Amino acid sequence: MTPVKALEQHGQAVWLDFLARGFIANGDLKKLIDVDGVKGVTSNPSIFEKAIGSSDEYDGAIGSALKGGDRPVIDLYEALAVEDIQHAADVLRPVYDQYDGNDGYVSLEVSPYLALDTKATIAEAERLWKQVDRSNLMVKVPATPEGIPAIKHLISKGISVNVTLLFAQQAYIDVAEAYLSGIEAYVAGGGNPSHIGSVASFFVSRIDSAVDKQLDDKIAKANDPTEKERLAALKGKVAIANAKLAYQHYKQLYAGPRWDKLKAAGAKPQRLLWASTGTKNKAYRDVLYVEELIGPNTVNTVPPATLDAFRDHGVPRANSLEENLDDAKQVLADLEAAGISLDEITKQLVKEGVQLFADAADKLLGAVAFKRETVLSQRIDAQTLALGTTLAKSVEASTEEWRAAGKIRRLWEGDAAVWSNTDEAKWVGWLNSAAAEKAKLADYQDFAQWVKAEGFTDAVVLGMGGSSLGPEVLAETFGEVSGFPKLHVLDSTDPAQVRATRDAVNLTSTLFIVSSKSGGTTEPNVMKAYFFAQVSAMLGADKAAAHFVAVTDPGSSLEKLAKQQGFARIFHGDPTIGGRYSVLSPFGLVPAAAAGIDVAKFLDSALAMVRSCGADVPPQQNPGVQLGLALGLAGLAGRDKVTILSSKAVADFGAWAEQLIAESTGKDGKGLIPIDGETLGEPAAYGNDRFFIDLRTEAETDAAHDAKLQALEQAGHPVVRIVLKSADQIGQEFFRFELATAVAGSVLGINPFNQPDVEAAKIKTRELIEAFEKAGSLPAETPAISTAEADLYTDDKNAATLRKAGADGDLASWLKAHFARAGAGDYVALLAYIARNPDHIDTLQHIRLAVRDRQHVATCAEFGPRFLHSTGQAYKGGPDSGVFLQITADDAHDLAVPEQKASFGVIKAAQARGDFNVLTERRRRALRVHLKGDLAAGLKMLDAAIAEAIN
Ligand SMILES: O=P(O)(O)OC[C@H]1O[C@](O)(CO)[C@@H](O)[C@@H]1O
Ligand SMILES: O=C[C@H](O)[C@H](O)COP(=O)(O)O
Repeated sequence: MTPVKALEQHGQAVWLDFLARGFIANGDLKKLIDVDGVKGVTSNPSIFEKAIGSSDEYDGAIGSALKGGDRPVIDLYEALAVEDIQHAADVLRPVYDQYDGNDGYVSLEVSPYLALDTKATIAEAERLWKQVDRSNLMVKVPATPEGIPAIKHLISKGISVNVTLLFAQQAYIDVAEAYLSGIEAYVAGGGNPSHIGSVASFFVSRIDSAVDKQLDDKIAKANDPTEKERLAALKGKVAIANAKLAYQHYKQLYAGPRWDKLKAAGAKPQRLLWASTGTKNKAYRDVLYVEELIGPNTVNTVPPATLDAFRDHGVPRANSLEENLDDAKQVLADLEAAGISLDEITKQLVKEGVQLFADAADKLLGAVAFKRETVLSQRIDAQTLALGTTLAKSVEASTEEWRAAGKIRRLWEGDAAVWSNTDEAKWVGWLNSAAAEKAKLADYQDFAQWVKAEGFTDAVVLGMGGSSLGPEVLAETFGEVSGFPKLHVLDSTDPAQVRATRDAVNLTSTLFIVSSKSGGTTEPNVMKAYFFAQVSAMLGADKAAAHFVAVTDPGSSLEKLAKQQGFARIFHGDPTIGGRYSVLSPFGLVPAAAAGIDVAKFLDSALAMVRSCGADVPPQQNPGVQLGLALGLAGLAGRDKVTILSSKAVADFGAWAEQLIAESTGKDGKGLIPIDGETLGEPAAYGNDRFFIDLRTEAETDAAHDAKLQALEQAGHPVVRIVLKSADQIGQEFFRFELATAVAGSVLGINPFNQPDVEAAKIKTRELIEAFEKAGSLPAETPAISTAEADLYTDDKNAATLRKAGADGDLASWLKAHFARAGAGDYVALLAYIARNPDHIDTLQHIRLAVRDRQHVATCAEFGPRFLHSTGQAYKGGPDSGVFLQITADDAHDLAVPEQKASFGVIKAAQARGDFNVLTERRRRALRVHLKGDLAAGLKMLDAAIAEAIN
């Protein structure tokens, strides 16, 4: 008989503190049962980390699991763990039967992330109990203050529990009380408790490690040799003394009338299990925590090395647990007298224990996440970060801070403290929207079939910001799908642009998708009024409604109107999702379905990134967190111009990302300024305020572009490269950027879900329109100068500053003084309230690139009112580094809005003025040039004047 097996005769069961797939499969566990009389198995997150995370033993299983479809990282891990636990339970089942359910158990720990949450612990334990579905399972629950009520509850439901992370005698007494009252409740409910098994895992070696450390400190400080000796005599003694006294409590707790009653009802005592019995200090005997803790009705769970050592040279002593109890008490008294509080140490050990297991779980999930990404590499867009040493170091430090504080899980829970601790919790619906919409796939498919059957040739989205930019990316990226209408987007009040859209479609066969979350946004309402009237004029009012669908949040004024007018369909958005985070909700998916995009495929692809960025993927492996930390930290370090370079196949992505980044982060004088559409230049063109994100598809190789990017990286600019497997995977980028923006918002310390300064401009615009409705004209304004070609406007403060800097009677002098105000770290933004068409885009591009190359500042080229619902927030509320040139013009042909005085042209003018007023109110550097007469000629003149001004 081996010394291990001999422990049986002393009433002690030996369990194995270890588990691994191959170890069970190749019969090693069975051998230990047969040879050494091993009667149980315990696992914990560190054990699974070693088994799954630090070996390749499970790679095949992970690969096969993913063949059936992608799965969240936590599910992948749990499936493996549950299988291992089931296999071990099956090998131990004969022991369980032989000992009438007193032994033969295998333990699986609830997630350490839940250790401080009673309700979540209960739910998880119940779920695991069901999933493993073995009578000889014990669910491990920690003895934290929150864990103890969960233990009582679980026992009362007939679930076998292994209580872990027990260090203090008082905690043990509390746990025994939870067990006894749990059993009482179970019996009171008519249950027979004989099938309930439980152990209280009292940790040993960790106590000595902690106590010895404090003793060593005191020994080093003590001068008196006897004092040193007295302290040294306590080393390696406290843990055993503590365990011995706990055992005395056990004997009392499971004797007497209360226990006799339960015993008579069939209950088994909750045995003390000595855990953490591998010797950590090499100076001690390697079987110390086995030899000294032998006693009847106890369990010792040992790691394989300790088991081998005991088999080799362990010397069992009957009831060693009850030897020298007075000495044990004296050891604890001496410790107290030495000024070391065991109470404090054990409290600390519980906290550390939770953290250590959470650390192990992070490592484990990180490893599984990595394996998942490897298996799915063909389906997940790649991201590489080249950040330079300093930024990389701060990202690394923040990554660790995020990990240790569990911030990615808190973010997914919508914990407002991750951000500014205001109303963020109300705005995190986007995290789950792709999954939620997938459940509604049939609706989208049905809608797509209807659109097809109706034979629409065109579909036009009427919306702003989040309601238009996502659909625009989809239209541009996916192009036309045969059998479905061509998707257009209109997000303007510019009369020429509205007219251009009207002329681009066949009105009698066009589907209009009126999109507005709030339903109260001016632009979609007037655009809808216009097109509804147009279609009504051609088909009659009763038939027109059949060409309109609404996408809006429940209860909005748009919904009411759509109902009243009998729109063909009304789709509801989720009010917990803000506009710019809404593309993976009906605001993106309804236009997608209408355009014949395969919504199922699109969502599946997006969901792969949702999983990659999941709450269960630790920050280091989480691409959204990595991008977000890099963005946020770069921003704090002054690299706040997020320059987005998107290849041809995904060219429009930046227009969407721009809104997300600017409107989310640009507020309270902080934030990131997205720079979209600036052609890639030589390093000399850029200041050191840049952060580059390059997106392209795998098929689009461009050596010249890559070389330029490489040069930027070498010049010290952070460069993030994202390579999409194909443009179809654009859905992944929506989610990656959403998560990254939320993370960056946390780093910047702002609320990434509000847009306070946009609201301010809207109010000013509304006042101006009201004034127009009353007076028939907008309030008069006086130009700073007026020439035949243009008028210049600004507020008194800007005018005074510019005059001081040399602005006088001609346009060029004003422009010169104005652009000269843009220095290092600033950006120049052209805000043009004109039609967004290829010619105008070209002109603005020409101007911005000239400014960039001449002044080495970042530039933005934006069209109003579109940008008001996008980057406009950051321009007004973000860092005061913008130099703004607003461009307005006479409208050659205005367009009336049905049933109101203010025409499209008037609304646009009011919007420009409202925006300008807020800019100047915020003391921003802003100048407005109003072009007179022919617009093309005016723009040409402006281009030339700016060229002159900056040269
Ligand atoms: O969908 P809605 O409510 O019309 O809003 C459109 C856009 O306006 C904004 O609220 C800003 O003005 C954006 O955040 C939003 O995407
Ligand atoms: O139940 C077992 C415990 O989790 C294990 O014994 C802890 O041991 P350690 O202190 O060596 O990590």
